Amino acid sequence: MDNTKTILVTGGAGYIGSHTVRLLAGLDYHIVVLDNLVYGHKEAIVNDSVELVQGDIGDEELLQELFKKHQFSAVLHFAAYAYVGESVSDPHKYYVNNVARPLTLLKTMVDHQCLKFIFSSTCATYGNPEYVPLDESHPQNPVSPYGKSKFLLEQMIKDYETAHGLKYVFLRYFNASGASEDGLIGEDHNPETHLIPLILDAITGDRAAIKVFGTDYPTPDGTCVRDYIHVNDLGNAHIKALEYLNKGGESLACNLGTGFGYSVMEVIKAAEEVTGMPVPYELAERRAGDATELVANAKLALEKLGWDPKYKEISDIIQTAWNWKTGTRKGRF
Ligand SMILES: NC(=O)c1ccc[n+]([C@@H]2O[C@H](COP(=O)([O-])OP(=O)(O)OC[C@H]3O[C@@H](n4cnc5c(N)ncnc54)[C@H](O)[C@@H]3O)[C@@H](O)[C@H]2O)c1
Ligand SMILES: O=c1ccn([C@@H]2O[C@H](COP(=O)(O)OP(=O)(O)O[C@H]3O[C@H](CO)[C@@H](O)[C@H](O)[C@H]3O)[C@@H](O)[C@H]2O)c(=O)[nH]1
Repeated sequence: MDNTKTILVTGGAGYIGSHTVRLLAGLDYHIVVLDNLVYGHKEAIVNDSVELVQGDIGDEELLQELFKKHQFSAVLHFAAYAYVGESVSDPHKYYVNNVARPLTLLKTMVDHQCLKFIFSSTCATYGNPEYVPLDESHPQNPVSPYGKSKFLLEQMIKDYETAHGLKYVFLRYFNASGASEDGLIGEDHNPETHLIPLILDAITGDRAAIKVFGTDYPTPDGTCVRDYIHVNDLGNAHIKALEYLNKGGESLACNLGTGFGYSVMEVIKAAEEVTGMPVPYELAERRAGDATELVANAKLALEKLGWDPKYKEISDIIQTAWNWKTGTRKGRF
């Protein structure tokens, strides 16, 4: 096998990781997933060729064993905790898991001369936008401990480049959403905090009415605007980033979004159109820490990686989430 095709995927049993793993497995990559299954699901890994190792990225002994056994050419690092609100009340949990534990992973990579790293970063590293759409040169002033944890790891990774020649791509996702088109895998977080799955749960009666957090934002309809990016478009960006590093590309940070913003009310309306059913919702107070508008300028990803997202319409993204919600697993692993 081509020696650039053996890769380690941390957090590969999670939402975005599992979709990426499925895409990579379809391209004949040899994939080892390392996931402690604290939030992930083993059933989310649907390709028999993928090896799932249940374990922690901070377990040095396990990592040494894995890197001795496999000649990894690159690591895709999805493993992290990602609840913004929880990070405010329990910052320790976030700094340990998202900053400290990855250092064991980075050290093991350097020990074994595996020097390509693709990191799941976030638009939350920018903090409150000074302008939109956000490009990569927007100042990074993260507000939440979650955003800070991702920003800190970005800074540390840069030092591994200087010292050890590690090459990286930071992929700063905007709002991951949707599911596989065939409805086989999708988003199943527990607890779920993301808008689209909550809306679909409210439609089917699996949850109470959705709360619209804040109606007095300076946007056309008063609700927050986000850039929803399909999970398989994120997965494809990882494949492009891998190919870019394999071709000797320089380290890079790039945004992943569609460049289109949709308000909370627009997402609700689109979900009603896709499903043909009403969304029970109530207007509520603002949620602490929400920025008014987060929309990506993702031109750099097109220019450097040749990445152009397929899903640009929110209704197409919601349709895939609805396929998952109404498919064989009914939206749950
Ligand atoms: N979902 C989004 O909108 C979004 C946006 C920006 C960035 N991100 C980032 O993308 C990545 C994936 O997000 P997701 O929504 O798929 O989250 P997820 O919780 O579904 O997936 C993360 C996976 O990592 C695993 N994990 C966590 N800590 C681990 C550890 N110490 N060792 C081994 N495994 C561990 C979990 O069990 C889970 O399977 C995260 O790094 C997140 O911060 C997500
Ligand atoms: O019950 C709900 C849930 C959400 N919202 C609103 O919907 C929008 C989207 O919220 P959510 O789906 O929770 O995503 P974000 O808070 O934008 O954060 C996500 O997207 C960020 C990047 O934008 C990532 O960094 C985070 O990890 C990820 O949780 C926001 O305006 C929320 O206020 C509601 O009105 N009601």
